[in-house]
Amino acid sequence: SQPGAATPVAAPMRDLVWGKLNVLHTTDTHGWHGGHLQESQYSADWGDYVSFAEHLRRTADEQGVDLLLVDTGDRVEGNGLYDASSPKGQYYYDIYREQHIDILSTGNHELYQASTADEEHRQTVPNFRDNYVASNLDYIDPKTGERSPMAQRYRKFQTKNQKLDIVAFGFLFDFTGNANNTVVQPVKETIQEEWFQGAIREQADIFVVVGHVGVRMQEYKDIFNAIRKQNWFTPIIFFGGHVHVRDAIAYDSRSFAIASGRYFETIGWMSVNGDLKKSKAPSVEAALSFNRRYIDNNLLGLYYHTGLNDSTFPTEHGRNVSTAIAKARKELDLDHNFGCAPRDYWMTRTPYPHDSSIYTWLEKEVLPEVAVSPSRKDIPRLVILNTGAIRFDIFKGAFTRDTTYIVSPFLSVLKYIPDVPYDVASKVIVLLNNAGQIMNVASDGVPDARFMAIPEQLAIHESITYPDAASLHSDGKADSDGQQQKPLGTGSKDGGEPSLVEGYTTEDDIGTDGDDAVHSNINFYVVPNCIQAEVGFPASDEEGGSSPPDTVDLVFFDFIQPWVLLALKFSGGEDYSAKDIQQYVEGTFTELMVGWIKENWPKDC
Ligand SMILES: Nc1ccn([C@@H]2O[C@H](COP(=O)(O)O)[C@@H](O)[C@H]2O)c(=O)n1
Repeated sequence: SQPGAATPVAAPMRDLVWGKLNVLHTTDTHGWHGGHLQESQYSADWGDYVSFAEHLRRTADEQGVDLLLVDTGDRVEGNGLYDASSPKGQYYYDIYREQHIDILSTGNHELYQASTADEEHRQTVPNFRDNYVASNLDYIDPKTGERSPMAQRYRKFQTKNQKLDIVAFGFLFDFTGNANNTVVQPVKETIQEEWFQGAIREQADIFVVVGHVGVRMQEYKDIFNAIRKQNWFTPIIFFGGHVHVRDAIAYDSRSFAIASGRYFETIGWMSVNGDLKKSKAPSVEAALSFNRRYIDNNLLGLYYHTGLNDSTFPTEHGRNVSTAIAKARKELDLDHNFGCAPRDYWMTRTPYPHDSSIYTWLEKEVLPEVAVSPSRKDIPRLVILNTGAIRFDIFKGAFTRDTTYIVSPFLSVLKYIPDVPYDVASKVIVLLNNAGQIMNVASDGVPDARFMAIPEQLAIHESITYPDAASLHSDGKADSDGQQQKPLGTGSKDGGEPSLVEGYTTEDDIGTDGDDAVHSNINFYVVPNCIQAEVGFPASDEEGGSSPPDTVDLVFFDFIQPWVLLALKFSGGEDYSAKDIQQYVEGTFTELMVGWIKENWPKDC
């Protein structure tokens, strides 16, 4: 782990179940390769993962079984280690490549900005030349304009120990928000292609599908059906991402899919047992068993699974990678403190609105002061932020350069439409938050309205709350010890058994025993797609009432422009179009937010 990272804490553990084929899975790491320095439960880093994989590979060799590593994209955007350099990713590419990964694919975050896609093509694809798979993604060369596959369409190889024939695919969901130097082919079209139809007819002991696709999304069901139609008995395993949750599902008795969370909090584990080698199998229908484990990225857990300790666990290679990360973090000055958060601010651990909701803080404190255009400062405005623009909680204590990108990594700017009649503008937020029921977004070519919210809500549609969840005290105030996780053994509920550490308590289709560490529950409150701040409105009169202005400036994050224009159509503003939209203030929202923190939070914690 990194210097200064929270000391890992122990928890009761569940073992890894080994099979003939075993797979470690990372997804949606979003630049968190230095680990979670403020959270004891997830503070191991990419170097520790390199050591972990080295030990497990040795175990696999000793047992004569196989271990593969896979990664399903969204490796960038979301942490200072990637975002704080100029150009972005100056250190990340060389750190990431140090892990040996057998099959990897692209996420949507590698494609939002043309420059990110260029670097993916220029660096990560060649760094993993034989292993990178791009089944439905093309890249357009900026010099020649030539369009070609981002990487090989599929990968066929044999495993090291059992010589299992693997046919592997690498997909991205039907993403439409990519910059114009890539082309994402809809999955339904890809599976009709001649090359795909040929690939699923290859001799395979097992098909492995890695993809930046939620395991319950239609795209994966379509791929499963296409492979299964051609291969009645061959096992098919899927590794999914994008939705930021831990999840597992079996599409039938000879297939299995897992999703392994987000932000390098989780290392997914899947094992397949049974007679996998077709030529050796007495019957192609012989029973298979699948196991999954969601490994917390916690050094103590990694020691536990390898039977090692702090002196025997780090390998030379792993240690070197941790050192390279520490050097990069230092050069990027990621610990530089911009101000001290007076309390924790949660995204989903508290309801919105709430004093400790990050969205309430933005609505009441930040947006009113940063959404100010020098030339229009006297004009009342409605300022709309999509909740998905915020990516992580703020913990009490130092808000650093690293925290800046952890909370707000995107290059989003505030746009506006001037002088919109109030009765039209005020309906927009209602429509954005109830879009599914009111606006037929898909038919207007506007993406699914759920993309405005945080990715977790693609999977979680209703709040999940527990009577014993401990993120809030009974007086409604957030815990104020500055850490999300409370160390095991530091306290007990009633002076008896030590309290469990708060963390994932996953329930998937297989059951409730997926997490490697036993945790206490954390609440998850569903948040709206968007929140709105009313800024510069006339002050209330003595009776507490005031009449709204006739017109307002409608200010919003550029990311939600397509939905805002559609909502305006439905609320009587059908004449508005992209031509009416201008930038409202200079600078990205991230810069504006940090400016606010520097001004408003004390320097000394
Ligand atoms: N400029 C942007 C880009 C993305 N978002 C939000 O992120 C979501 C996608 O996140 P994944 O990690 O699942 O790819 C997207 O749906 C938006 O909510 C944003 O707000 N601004």
